[in-house]
Amino acid sequence: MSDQVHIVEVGPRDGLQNEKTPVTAEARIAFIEDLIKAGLHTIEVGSFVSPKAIPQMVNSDQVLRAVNHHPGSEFHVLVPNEKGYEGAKAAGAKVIAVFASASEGFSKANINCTVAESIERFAPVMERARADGIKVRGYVSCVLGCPYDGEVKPSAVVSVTKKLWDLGCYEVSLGDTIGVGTPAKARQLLRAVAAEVPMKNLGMHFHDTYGQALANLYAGLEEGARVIDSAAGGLGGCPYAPGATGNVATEDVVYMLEGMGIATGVDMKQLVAATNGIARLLGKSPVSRVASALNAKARN
Ligand SMILES: CC(C)(COP(=O)([O-])OP(=O)([O-])OC[C@H]1O[C@@H](n2cnc3c(N)ncnc32)[C@H](O)[C@@H]1OP(=O)([O-])[O-])[C@@H](O)C(=O)NCCC(=O)NCCSC(=O)C[C@@](C)(O)CC(=O)[O-]
Repeated sequence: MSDQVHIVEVGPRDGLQNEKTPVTAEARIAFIEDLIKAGLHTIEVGSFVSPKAIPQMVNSDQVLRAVNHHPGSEFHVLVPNEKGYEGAKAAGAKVIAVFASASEGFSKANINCTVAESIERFAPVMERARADGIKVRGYVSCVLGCPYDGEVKPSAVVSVTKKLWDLGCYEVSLGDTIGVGTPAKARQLLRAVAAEVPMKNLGMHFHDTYGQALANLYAGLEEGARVIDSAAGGLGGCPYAPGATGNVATEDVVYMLEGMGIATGVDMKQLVAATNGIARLLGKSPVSRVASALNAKARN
């Protein structure tokens, strides 16, 4: 395996949205600038959602405006409905992400509507984005299990992914929101979805709750998937996904890819510095194994 993999860094959004410690817009901007310095150029920086649902993302307009000038970088923001679209567009968004679920329980908890209603909500957003020249990425959550409904059938994931693709998403990221997947299941799922949506347009967004995320990614890479979502330091989680821990850590993904001969263009030293900066602010150690190993080495 020696071809290119595209990393979508989700730390400043998914990584911070569920943190108890308030993170100011200035601190989130500094974190993003550090990630850019490390060589990450596709970064999810915020969301235009209800501030009651996700208070941490309240300054996303300020954050997006501050970082948007960086040439050669692409910044994504989450948008659940037309109100969010208007906010994102006003702040200068060039790429937005709509987010659906493969399970009804999570859809209801997360965005207060059924899966079918969410697709209906996204249709006018997609239409407006197309007219405004704004690219739209899609997410499907709970692809390998749901905290409310339990098991999720691959056919449900295929159906929602296909709907987002048919609506015009350029890429759909498959979220193992609660990190329950194992490699065989991840592989089976990707095969099923790739029968309807090209593999090159599928992202792998795997949380690491059960320590399976890297193994699941490796299985996905073997199947031909080439887009990986990850968060610096292994930050992440969603208040509507109880018990779930963070995303797979970007450091761990970069270390694995480089070890496989896949160049990432990421400077590990700078990346660990970015992770250490945000970890200090949050008052906790990074869960990334690579960051922990390199920090321990630097201390000795
Ligand atoms: C979708 C809604 C808004 C529905 O929430 P709702 O209560 O049904 O919305 P509503 O239309 O009835 O409006 C209620 C209030 O929210 C306001 N409102 C309505 N829309 C917006 C908006 N866009 N921005 C700001 N405010 C908004 C609206 O103006 C109103 O304000 P009020 O009159 O009460 O003062 C809400 O449930 C919500 O914001 N949910 C977002 C939840 C979220 O962000 N979750 C985390 C991201 S998803 C995730 O992490 C998974 C992922 C993507 O990483 C992949 C994976 O791991 O699986």
